[in-house]
Amino acid sequence: MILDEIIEKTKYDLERRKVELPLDLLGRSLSSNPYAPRDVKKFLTSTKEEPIRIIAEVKKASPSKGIIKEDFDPIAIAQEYSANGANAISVLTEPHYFKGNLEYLTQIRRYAPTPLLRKDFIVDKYQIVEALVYGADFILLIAKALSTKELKELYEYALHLGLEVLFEIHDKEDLTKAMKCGANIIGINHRNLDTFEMDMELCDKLIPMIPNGKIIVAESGVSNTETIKRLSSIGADAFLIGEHFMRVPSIKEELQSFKNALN
Ligand SMILES: O=C(O)c1ccccc1NCC(=O)[C@H](O)[C@H](O)COP(=O)(O)O
Repeated sequence: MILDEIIEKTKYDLERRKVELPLDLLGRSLSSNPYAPRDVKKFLTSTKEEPIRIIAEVKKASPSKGIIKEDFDPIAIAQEYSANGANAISVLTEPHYFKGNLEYLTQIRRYAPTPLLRKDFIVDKYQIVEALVYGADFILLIAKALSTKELKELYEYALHLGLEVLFEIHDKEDLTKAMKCGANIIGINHRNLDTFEMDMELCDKLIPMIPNGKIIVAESGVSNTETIKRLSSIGADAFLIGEHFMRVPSIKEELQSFKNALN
């Protein structure tokens, strides 16, 4: 099971980082932290004026596809996203399977003004403090990877530090967990993280079960305006898109056409 494997590796790495820099020392750098988290909900809630919100992902590799982008320049990609209307940028920080890096958050925060998601496999408060120290505005919590108790603890800790949380779900059980935690931003991932199978109909099944007033993000496998129009019409506020942007000849053209899909 790939998700279990990633989580196991994440925990192993985490224990080593905690020995190198214990939480109290990591936390001390927060007093001089120049990166106050921004109001992510404002950026992701669709409005009449701006109905399509895009979270554009900086993604070099993935477990399902291997290396996606050889000539990978995270700052240049993030700047292009910012300049062309991305509402948030998802920065993969997991190093083994996604070839990500925590440092990308800080580098991008310096050069691009758009809010940043730390996209990783968060299982511990330590990673939430890291997210804040390195410049993220929100973090991902994957319902499938954690118990309701763990999710609730991590969710409350993130909010306490001023970070918002994108709660990722893939089925009804995950949604129940998210609701028990009081989640406000719900990401419906079309991809099954164990089998990599895509279910592009998943939003049709899950959105009707989500109470009004939540921000809904459609995640993975989005690559055309037809999908965006359809998912927007059934209630998706925002779209998390990675691989497609990494492969197109012009991020600018593609991002702008997605943002204008309803015009
Ligand atoms: O992308 C994968 O192969 C993957 C495998 C196992 C766990 C997570 C995985 N991806 C993380 C993501 O959620 C996506 O990077 C994100 O939703 C964007 O998806 P896409 O537009 O399909 O690149």
